[in-house]
Amino acid sequence: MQIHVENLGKKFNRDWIFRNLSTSFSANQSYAITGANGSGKSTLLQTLAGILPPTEGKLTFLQNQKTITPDEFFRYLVMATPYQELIEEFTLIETVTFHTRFKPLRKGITTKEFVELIYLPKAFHKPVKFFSSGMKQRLKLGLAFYSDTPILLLDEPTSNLDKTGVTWYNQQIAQNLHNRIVIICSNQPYEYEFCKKILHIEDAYVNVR
Ligand SMILES: Nc1ncnc2c1ncn2[C@@H]1O[C@H](COP(=O)(O)OP(=O)(O)OP(=O)(O)O)[C@@H](O)[C@H]1O
Repeated sequence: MQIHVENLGKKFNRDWIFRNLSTSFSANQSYAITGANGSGKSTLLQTLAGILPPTEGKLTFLQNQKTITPDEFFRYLVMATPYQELIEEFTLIETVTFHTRFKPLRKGITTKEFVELIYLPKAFHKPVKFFSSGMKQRLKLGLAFYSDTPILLLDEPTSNLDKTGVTWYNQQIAQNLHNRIVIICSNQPYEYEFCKKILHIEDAYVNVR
């Protein structure tokens, strides 16, 4: 899997959020998008995901040298972000069943094993509306880690997690990088220290290093 970006730019109203970004994202590589609050990290992530249309430039998705059309691209990625809502009326098991109709879990992982991996076996039949914010975050991250997709996109992955949750995040991410493009928006180095490439946004310029 590859994502190619040519002269990508996004503006809201008259303000350019980022501009002139040309780079590539490849499987088995992890990338961090960094920058101050409001610098455009989430906007860039959502543009790369095909959720926000770019204002200028070109985004190409390739799987085994074949181009994937933009309306098919969502099938190849999974995202966990603070602005993504869970369905509050669903129980944990209903949430997992619903999610996996569209994005199955990786081969060999049962629903029962999945809820153990996210440390929520006691909440199997609990409605999500009664989950704490940390429980919701573990559920979102778990669905992202264990869905069988070649692209994993995370925004502020440890928000709402306590110290144990952060340790859990670091263990889980290390086990779920293989064969994937992983892109993480963050201002917390402990969330992305394993990333070999950094895209730092400042004044609408993206410095790739
Ligand atoms: N839909 C929108 N319409 C207009 N402006 C927007 C929209 N979404 C975001 N912005 C603006 O774009 C800029 C970048 O926002 P973005 O959320 O991408 O930043 P961020 O780096 O992810 O911030 P944070 O670290 O606080 O999460 C901000 O000035 C924000 O107000």
